[in-house]
Amino acid sequence: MDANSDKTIRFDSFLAEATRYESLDAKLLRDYGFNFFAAGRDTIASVLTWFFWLVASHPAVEAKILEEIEKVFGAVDRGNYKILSTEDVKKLVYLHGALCEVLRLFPPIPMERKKPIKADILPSGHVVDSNTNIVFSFYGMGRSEEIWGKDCLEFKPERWINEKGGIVHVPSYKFISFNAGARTCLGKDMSFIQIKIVTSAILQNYRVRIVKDHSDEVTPSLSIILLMKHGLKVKITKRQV
Ligand code: HEM
Repeated sequence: MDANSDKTIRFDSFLAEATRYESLDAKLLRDYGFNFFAAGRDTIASVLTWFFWLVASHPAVEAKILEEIEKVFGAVDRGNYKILSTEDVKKLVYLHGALCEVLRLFPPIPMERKKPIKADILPSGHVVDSNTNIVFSFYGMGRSEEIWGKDCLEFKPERWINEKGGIVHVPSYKFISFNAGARTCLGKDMSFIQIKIVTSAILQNYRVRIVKDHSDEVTPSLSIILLMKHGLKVKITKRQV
């Protein structure tokens, strides 16, 4: 971040400022800091990896993303590299839809475990007590026909766009990739902005293609974060026109 700009807050200034509050000790601040880095690094890496895999294997989607960028911001001047701003990327509705599809089909945190602090009855009628582990799968929910319909396994950014060309509002209890309720992700809006800035910059200037024969190897790793087991092998070339 730019230390001279009054529009940005440096992370170290944030920590210095925060220490002025008596209740925040150094250990708590360290844990806050670690939490932000841990929460926002591999999750974003996961989305970017699956995004480029899905977009490269759906050329029609890639064409529509580029068409939208050009429609909103005019023809790309490839000699004059431009990074879109936070406000700019809010105008990219189709790209937003594509990202929601990536997050639905490949949620970076594929499953969660929760434990009630006391006995309760879930809305489903299940009785739980403080020894019950409740495991739920965001991955499974994102691919559930009951929730998303017959085309649940298709990568279809259009499902997020309404007839007026705006974003369809989907409640977070349905689009669960950032969790919902009290423990919802604090970095949700920031993630969309960050990913849109990065993907639009790369797509405008580079063509990303999957290395031949690598497609068969693309599979998720069995881990806390849904990374690609063998990584994503791509060939990157500069877009000419
Ligand atoms: C696409 C990227 C991301 C996804 C899919 C994601 C997903 C999630 C999920 C599922 C949770 C809930 C965990 C739980 O139930 O305990 C969570 C929590 C959280 N996330 Fe994210 N996250 C993303 C990016 C980020 C970023 C960039 C930040 C901040 C830099 C961030 C900060 C947090 C924090 C602080 C929490 C804890 C909230 C709380 O427990 O009160 N996340 N995230």
